[in-house]
Amino acid sequence: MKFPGRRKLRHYFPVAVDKTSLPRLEVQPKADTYIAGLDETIVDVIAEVDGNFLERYGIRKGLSNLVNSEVATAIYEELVNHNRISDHFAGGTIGNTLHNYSVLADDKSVLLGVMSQSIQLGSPEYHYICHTSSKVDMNHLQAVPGDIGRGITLITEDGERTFAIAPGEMDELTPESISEEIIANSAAFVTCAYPLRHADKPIKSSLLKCLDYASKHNVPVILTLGTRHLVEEYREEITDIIKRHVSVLAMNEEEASALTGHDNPLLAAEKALDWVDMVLLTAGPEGLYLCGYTESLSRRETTHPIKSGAIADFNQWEFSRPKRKKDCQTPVKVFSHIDPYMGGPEKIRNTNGAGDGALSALLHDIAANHFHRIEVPNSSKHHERYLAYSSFAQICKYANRVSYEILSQNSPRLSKGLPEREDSLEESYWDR
Ligand SMILES: Nc1ncnc2c1ncn2[C@@H]1O[C@H](COP(=O)(O)OP(=O)(O)OP(=O)(O)O)[C@@H](O)[C@H]1O
Ligand SMILES: O=c1[nH]cnc2c1ncn2[C@@H]1O[C@H](CO)[C@@H](O)[C@H]1O
Repeated sequence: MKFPGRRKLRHYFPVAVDKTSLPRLEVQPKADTYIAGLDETIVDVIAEVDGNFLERYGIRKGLSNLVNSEVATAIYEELVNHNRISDHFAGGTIGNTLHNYSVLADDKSVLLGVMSQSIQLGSPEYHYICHTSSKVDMNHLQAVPGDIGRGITLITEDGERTFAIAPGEMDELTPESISEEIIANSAAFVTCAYPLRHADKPIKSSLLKCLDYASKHNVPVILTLGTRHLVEEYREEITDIIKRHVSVLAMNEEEASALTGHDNPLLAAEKALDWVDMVLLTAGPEGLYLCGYTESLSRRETTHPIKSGAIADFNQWEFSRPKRKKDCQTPVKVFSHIDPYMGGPEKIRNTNGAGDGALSALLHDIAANHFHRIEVPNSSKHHERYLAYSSFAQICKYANRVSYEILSQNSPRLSKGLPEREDSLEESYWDR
């Protein structure tokens, strides 16, 4: 486990202890720190199109649209005939998040989903496996006879991405493939709302089973909402799942508005805090918000300039560490916000996965806390039970930095961790 960000030495973090046995790639639930995630396994097929292309196929811009196999074939053929396909990337919102987590933390994660039982060289499934970190344990994937999902990723002139998803057999994951031991020992369980739109498929009951296991074993559940129209369509069901199981909710402004009825991100986050312990709300060029709870007695005041919006002085306590509401005697709400790192990259190559990137940084901080609590239980960092290792403000910086990295590249997955020395960062960016 790498440390989440560069720090002064006064923070003891046992990362360099030699292991007595050879490392094993397969997760050992009782010995390893890892996060687990359930996803619809998808390969992103990238193509540049104009707005008219989307209209012709009735595809809603900026959203994830499900298409049947005839429409998928027609789109695919047109793209091939006009030489529009530029790349294949491993995708899936949780697949991306787990991969990025494993790259950032230099540690293990477990992917739950399906994979084709026979894979041909150069096929989309082959791309998926090749472009997934070796630290993502894929031994728990369930084999299926057919294809995994194809996410035709249509990039328009403005850099916006729109998905046409051809599901293949991505939703055939059965509850029997879910291991209680894997969920029970994970530092966090992360999933998305997408499987809810496949009520007639086994993946939905598999997802609910994972949520039950996580709740039973007090493992924090992190849910990312996926896309706005999914939230609009399944709002009641999603809200019910959030209230019953979710600890950390990740969403962008549009999804937040569809869920809570508030367009204002602070008000949307405040509303969601009635249901969950923490909210990560990404707001594109407006940066991101991280909101949650801390203990009133141990809250810490920010030294950053005070910000006001729909909530006055909202970032006053952003130097506090996040706690689950149930672990606070007197919970107080904390709000933190950060503008895009360096104002955003000079050229945004592709916005695909920027939000997933921010979430993987947050997951790294949560898992680092879990790891540190096990390795150094007497540390003053654990006198109280916290959800994450760093303060709200610090996690914002980290999440923001990772999003920037994703925006400056084509793929939603990091090819390497953040630079060890951040020359362009003021030192205070990391060591506060
Ligand atoms: N146009 C932009 N300029 C500067 N920074 C941006 C821009 N768009 C996104 N970002 C950065 O990336 C983060 C995440 O972006 P965004 O809100 O678009 O995520 P998202 O819609 O959840 O993305 P995805 O679903 O593709 O993962 C933002 O919080 C911000 O830091
Ligand atoms: O229906 C879906 N299920 C799972 N993942 C999806 C779906 N639609 C889009 N993405 C994934 O979201 C990532 C960017 O956030 C993309 O990589 C894409 O594969």
